[in-house]
Amino acid sequence: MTNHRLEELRTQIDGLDMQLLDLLNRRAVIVEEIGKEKEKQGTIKYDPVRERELLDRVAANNQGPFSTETLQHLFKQIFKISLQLQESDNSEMLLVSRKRHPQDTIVDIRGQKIGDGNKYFVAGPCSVESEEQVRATAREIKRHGLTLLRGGAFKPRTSPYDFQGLGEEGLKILRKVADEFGLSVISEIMAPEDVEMSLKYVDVIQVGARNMQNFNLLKAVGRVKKPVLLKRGLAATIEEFKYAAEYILSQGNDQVILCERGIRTYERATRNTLDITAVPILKQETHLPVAVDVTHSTGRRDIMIPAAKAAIAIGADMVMAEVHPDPAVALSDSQQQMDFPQFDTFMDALKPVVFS
Ligand SMILES: O=C(O)C(=O)C[C@]1(C(=O)O)C=C[C@@H](O)C=C1
Repeated sequence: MTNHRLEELRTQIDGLDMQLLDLLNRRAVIVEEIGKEKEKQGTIKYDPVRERELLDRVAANNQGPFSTETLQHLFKQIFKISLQLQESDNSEMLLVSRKRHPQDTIVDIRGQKIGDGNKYFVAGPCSVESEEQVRATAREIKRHGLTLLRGGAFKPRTSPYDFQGLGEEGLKILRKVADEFGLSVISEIMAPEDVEMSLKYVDVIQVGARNMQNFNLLKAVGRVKKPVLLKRGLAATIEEFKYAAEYILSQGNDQVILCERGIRTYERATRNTLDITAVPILKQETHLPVAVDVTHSTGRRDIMIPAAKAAIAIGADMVMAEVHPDPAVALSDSQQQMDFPQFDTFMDALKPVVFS
């Protein structure tokens, strides 16, 4: 084949490619229209019967030289990307989406503005065990210039025989001690019927990992005017995590902090696997502040400092860690909470990173 002939044929291909490109995009515009129509009608986007009809039509009209199987494979790819187009349009419409709400949402916890570009720390015991225990911890938190005190009063434990928390009594202790030191209280609520009761004690309602898809609880915390710290489920994808937050926002409450706390993988060197890249993905795709729980994700005191530094470096707004006056006798998670000297080392290592 002469070079001239080759160029001539390639020119023909170039023209056809541009027509294909144009046809594919014109098809995509119609697909988007169909997607919006289905949205209005509340019908499911995926329509296998329609796809079968189209594939049969490809078979009936194919004159080669491509085989029918090859062309059907190609068309299946087109259906797949068409569906993705319809779905991504859908996700951009979510209330949590940055596409819909480009500015950062700032969650105001008694004047502490999470998401304003500064870094915040939340610390405290895994479980509230006594007033003395909470007071000793609160004193340490205050000494480090922090303002956010966490503590579990309702404990979602794997075993029903493990310590289940002090319940409302625990919340009372947290409030009393927090007021003595001018701190704010973050505590988990597990049942929708406890949300109302918790309002007089807590400044932030935590929805725990095991309840990330407790939709009634999500709706209940969405109906109140209280910031919510929503933890990622043990095996939740980022998409499922965003939809869980959407439940809260859809009820009117946009004061939501997303908390990455590690996901379950095959790796056993850490308690869970800290999905550090979830932080920038959540920051890009949503407008909500993002926290990282370095205690539950790692389950290891010896790597808490680098994990917290990584969280801050990658863009987290907040770091959460557990501290206990005497972890060895803690009623829950005794292996992973820091004692006070360890907490000093932790804060001393992080202050220069955060406040420089
Ligand atoms: O016809 C539809 O209902 C569409 O949504 C379009 C389309 C396509 O690309 O042809 C896309 C996805 C469906 O599963 C079926 C067909």
